[in-house]
Amino acid sequence: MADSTARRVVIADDPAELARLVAERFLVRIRARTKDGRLAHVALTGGSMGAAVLREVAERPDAGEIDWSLVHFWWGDERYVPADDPERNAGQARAALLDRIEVPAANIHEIAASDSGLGLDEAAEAYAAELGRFGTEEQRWPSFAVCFLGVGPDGHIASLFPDREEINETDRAALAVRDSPKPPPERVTLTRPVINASKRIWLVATGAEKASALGLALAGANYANVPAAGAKGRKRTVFFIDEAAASEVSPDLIDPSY
Ligand SMILES: O=C(O)[C@H](O)[C@@H](O)[C@H](O)[C@H](O)COP(=O)(O)O
Repeated sequence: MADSTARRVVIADDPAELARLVAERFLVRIRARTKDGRLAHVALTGGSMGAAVLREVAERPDAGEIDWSLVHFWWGDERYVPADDPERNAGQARAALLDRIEVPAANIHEIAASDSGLGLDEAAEAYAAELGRFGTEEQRWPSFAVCFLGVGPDGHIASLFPDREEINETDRAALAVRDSPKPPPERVTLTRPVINASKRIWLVATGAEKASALGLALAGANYANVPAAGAKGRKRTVFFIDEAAASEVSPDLIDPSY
């Protein structure tokens, strides 16, 4: 019996096809989770593929069949910039999907912007407290039904970058990030314990510039050096990638049946 928590690698021809594939599976997953009235907590990701998937979800007719009042939206990370800055992951997600579905405002848990009145550390602390509202004594954050993650060319996920201290945090749920190698420099990120409490982690990455990081992550690199290597959902961890990003992934890791 295969290890059900094993990583799976699913390949699509190109970014557009990948976004369609992931959007379809996301709606199947959310429908399965909410059809009996259960809540679904979802962590969204920034980056080009994060928004591309959400746009595809919004375009699908079956998106209208979901009871979005049962779905809570969070972010794996956010840029600490003004709320109306085009760089904000939340703004991109609202334009791509959240403003196009019937989801209650209270179900959208944004990370504070730089013009919110909260400093960067306070923004991280406030997000951790909000996560705690939906956690338990034992786990001070929800277990995401699906945690979306992009992957950087250096193997970063969320705003957890290689060879930096944030990747080793195991107590706090969210951290302030300064001098981010990827602009903008100030961010708030979830930590590994929160990400890996997810039932499903879906990493979505395209392009040749990601091939090396993905090859290393899937070949068992150390997560401190390649953060994507440390993503491990409780039920599933799926790397949804396109052909260009798969060029350094060992063929025997690719799941033909998925
Ligand atoms: O806020 C961010 O920048 C993201 O959360 C970051 O982790 C992103 O997902 C990756 O850098 C991949 O971005 P692309 O898909 O645009 O390459």
